[in-house]
Amino acid sequence: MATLILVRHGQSTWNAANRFSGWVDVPLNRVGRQEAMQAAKKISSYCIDVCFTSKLVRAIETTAICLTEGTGACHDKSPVFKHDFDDSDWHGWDKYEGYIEQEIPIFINPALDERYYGDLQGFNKAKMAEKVGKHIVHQWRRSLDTRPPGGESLKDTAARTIPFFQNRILTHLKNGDNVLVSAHGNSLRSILMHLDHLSPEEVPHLELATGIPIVYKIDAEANITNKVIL
Ligand SMILES: O=C(O)[C@@H](CO)OP(=O)(O)O
Repeated sequence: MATLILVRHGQSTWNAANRFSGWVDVPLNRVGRQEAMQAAKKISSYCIDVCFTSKLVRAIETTAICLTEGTGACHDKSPVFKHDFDDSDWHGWDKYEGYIEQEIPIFINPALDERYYGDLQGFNKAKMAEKVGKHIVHQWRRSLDTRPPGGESLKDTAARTIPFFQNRILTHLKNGDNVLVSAHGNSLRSILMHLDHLSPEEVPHLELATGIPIVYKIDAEANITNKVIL
């Protein structure tokens, strides 16, 4: 039996400003760091063996807080960020004998980046709704297959997140590893949609709060045996 913990990053500066973020690399604000600390406390009893996060700093910082303030202490291992590509110049300590057992690897991969909001990035969501209509903005933000101008639909996002989940994350879960995934509202919605077998009609109602861990218990055959929101 393995544990999968999904956590959307804490509040970012542009979440607070109600601006479309997407791939703009905005940081956590003070509230977001506090939310990440709360998440760390909530998951501190789980011994995390491996982590996955996006290339965006709001998710990376949330991961670091979750591990250093929470689960990292449970088996005296050191969180170690690894760039999920072959970086021959990267002088990781695991190139040296005897250290890999002491680390919790955190793989950084753009597959988990937030949905690309294209031309909307930077604009205020409420002002955009006044300009083009609430329904259209809701479709852009929450539907399965409506693309924002120049951006990704949730379906487009799922086309990169689900294969990554199946090829990388599920492999660890089947091996019995406890996995933490720190990512974004929509990149995680696309994974939850897959895990919970949501219909296209159900998807628009799926919302993820910042910094709230969602915990799945998954058996060796990749069956979900339990789900709890902390
Ligand atoms: O702006 C964004 O990148 C996302 C997540 O913050 O916003 P929304 O929740 O509206 O999809």
